Amino acid sequence: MPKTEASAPGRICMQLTRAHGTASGSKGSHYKGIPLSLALSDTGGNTHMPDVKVKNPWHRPVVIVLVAFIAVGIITMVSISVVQHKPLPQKYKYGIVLDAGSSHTSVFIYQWPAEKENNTGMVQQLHTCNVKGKGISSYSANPNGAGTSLQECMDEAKQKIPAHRHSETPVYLGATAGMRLLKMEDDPASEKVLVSVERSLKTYPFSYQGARILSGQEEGAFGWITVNYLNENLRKPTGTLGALDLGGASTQITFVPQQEIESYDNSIDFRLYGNDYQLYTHSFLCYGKDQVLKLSMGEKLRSTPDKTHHIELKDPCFHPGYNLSKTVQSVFDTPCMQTVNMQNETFTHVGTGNWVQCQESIRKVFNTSHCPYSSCSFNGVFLPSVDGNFGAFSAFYFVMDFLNLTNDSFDKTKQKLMTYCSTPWKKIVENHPRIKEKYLSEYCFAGTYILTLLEDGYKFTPENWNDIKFIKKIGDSDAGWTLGYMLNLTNMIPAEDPDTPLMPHGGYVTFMLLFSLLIVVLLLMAYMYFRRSTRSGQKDIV
Ligand SMILES: Nc1ncnc2c1ncn2[C@@H]1O[C@H](COP(=O)(O)OP(=O)(O)OP(=O)(O)O)[C@@H](O)[C@H]1O
Repeated sequence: MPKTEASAPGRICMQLTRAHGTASGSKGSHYKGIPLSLALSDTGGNTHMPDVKVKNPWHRPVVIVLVAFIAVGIITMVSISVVQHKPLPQKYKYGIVLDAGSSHTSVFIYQWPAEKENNTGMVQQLHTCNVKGKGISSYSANPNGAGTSLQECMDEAKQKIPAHRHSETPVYLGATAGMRLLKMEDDPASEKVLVSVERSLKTYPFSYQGARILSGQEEGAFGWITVNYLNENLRKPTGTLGALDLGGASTQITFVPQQEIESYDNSIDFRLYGNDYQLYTHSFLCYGKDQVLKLSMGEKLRSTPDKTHHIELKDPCFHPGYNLSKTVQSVFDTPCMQTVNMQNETFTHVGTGNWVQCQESIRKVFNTSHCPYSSCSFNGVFLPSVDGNFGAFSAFYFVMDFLNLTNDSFDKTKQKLMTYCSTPWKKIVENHPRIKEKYLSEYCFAGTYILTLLEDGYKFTPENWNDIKFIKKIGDSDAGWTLGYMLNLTNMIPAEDPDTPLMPHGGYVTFMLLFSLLIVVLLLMAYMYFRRSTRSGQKDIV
C-alpha cells in the first residue's frame, strides 16, 4: 500500500482504492481479500483495517425520502381514482310547466342535474300527466272547476319530485289559444279562470311562479327553442330546425328565414349561447285542428241554400256511412266566426268521403285574395320562403302518425289520403276499435287540412316535402313550447356561452397530481446529482 505524499506525521490519511485501481499500482482492488476496501496507513507505515462500516444504501435519507414520496404519490393517486370512479348519487333539480291548451291541460315535470345548469341538452322530461276533462277555457261558466281539475296531476307531481326539492321547484302555467279566444270573447271570465288555477296551484308546496296567457308569438318561439335545444343545435352556429305546431285552436310556424322579415310582428330576436338568431314566427289563431273544422263546417252550413228545414250537411271530409246529429251551437260556439241564423237547432252531419272535394272545401278557409308583402301564406300574413328542415309536432304528429304518413313522399301522402277518406266509416270503426270515435271520424279532415296548410298555406312543395319531420318526442322529451318556456324563465339558456374550464375536473386532478410527482422526482434527481458531484469534487481535491 503506497503512502501518500501529503501524509503528515501523526495524521491518519484515508485513501480510496478502486476496484479497477490505477495509480496505486496495487494488485486489483483487493487488500487482504477485502473487496473495495478502505486501507489506512499511519505515519509509521503500518497498515491496518479502518473502523468504518459500509452503509446500506436503503438507509440513506435521500432514498428514504424518495421512497416515501413515491409511496404517498401512489396512495394519493389510487385514492383519487377510487373516489373519482365511485358512482355518486346524482342530485337533480326540478321544474313544472302546465300546458293549459284549448283541448286539454298537460302537466310536464322536468329534471336536470343540479350541478349542470346552463349546459345545453341537459334538461329532460321526467314525467307528464294529462289532466282529465277539457281545457281550462271550457270552465268559463264554472271557473272554480278549472283549479279543481288540476289537482290529480299536481298530487302526482308531489309524489314524483323528492320532498326536499319541493320548495325550490318552480311551477309555471301557460295558457294558449283556448284562453286567448276566451279572453277575446269574455275577458272577465278568462280572468276568473286564471284566478282559480292560481289559487289551486298555490296550495302545493312548490314555488308558484304565475299563470298567464302566452301570446301566439311566444308559443311559436318557445316551441322553436324546445326543438333546437333538444337537438343540441343552439351551441353550434350551424343549422337550426324550423318548428311547426298544430294545436286545437291555433297553429304556429317558426324558423330562421333566408330573407328579410318584412313585417315587424313576425320577427323575434334572440341571443342564445353567444349566437344571434332572428326568427320568423306566426301563430294563426282559429287555425288549430278543432277550430278549423268548425270554420269549415260553418262555411258549409252557411252556404246551405235552405236553412228553414232540417239540414243534412253532406261533408266530403267524413267517411261514407258517417251519419251523426249535431247541434248548430257546437259549430258556432267560437269567436272565430259569426253565427248564422238557422231555424233548427240541430243538423245531420253526413259523410261522403271524397278527398278532392274535401280539399276544395278546406281551401275556402284560407283567404288568399290579398297580400301586402312580397309573399304571403294566407289572410294577408307575410311568409318568407320555407328553408331547411322542419320539425312538425302536436296534432301534425298525432294525425300523420295515425294515418301512417310520417315518412311518405308528397304524392304518396295524397294518394293514401284519397283512399283513406273514401273508406266506409263502418270499416274504419272495425279496424280501430280502441280509438276514440271523435278522433277517428276526424282523421280524414285533419290529414287533408294538414296537407293543404303545408302546401297551400306555407308553400311546401313535393320537392321539399320530406324536409318536414313529423315528431312527437326528441329523446325523452315531448316537442312543444313548455320546455323552451321553462328554460327561458329559469335563465337556463344564457345569452352568452358560459366559460368552460380548460379540462374536466377529473382530468385536472390527475394532471396536477402527475405533474407534482414529476417535479418531486426531478428535484430528488437534481439533489442526488448535486451530492455526487460535490463528493467527486472533494475526492479530486483530496
Ligand atoms: N291521439 C290523437 N289523435 C288525434 N288528435 C289528437 C290526439 N291527441 C290529441 N289530439 C288533438 O290534437 C289537437 C292538438 O292537441 P294539443 O294538445 O297539442 O293542442 P292544445 O294545446 O289543446 O291546443 P292549443 O295549443 O291550440 O291551445 C287537439 O285538437 C287534440 O284534440
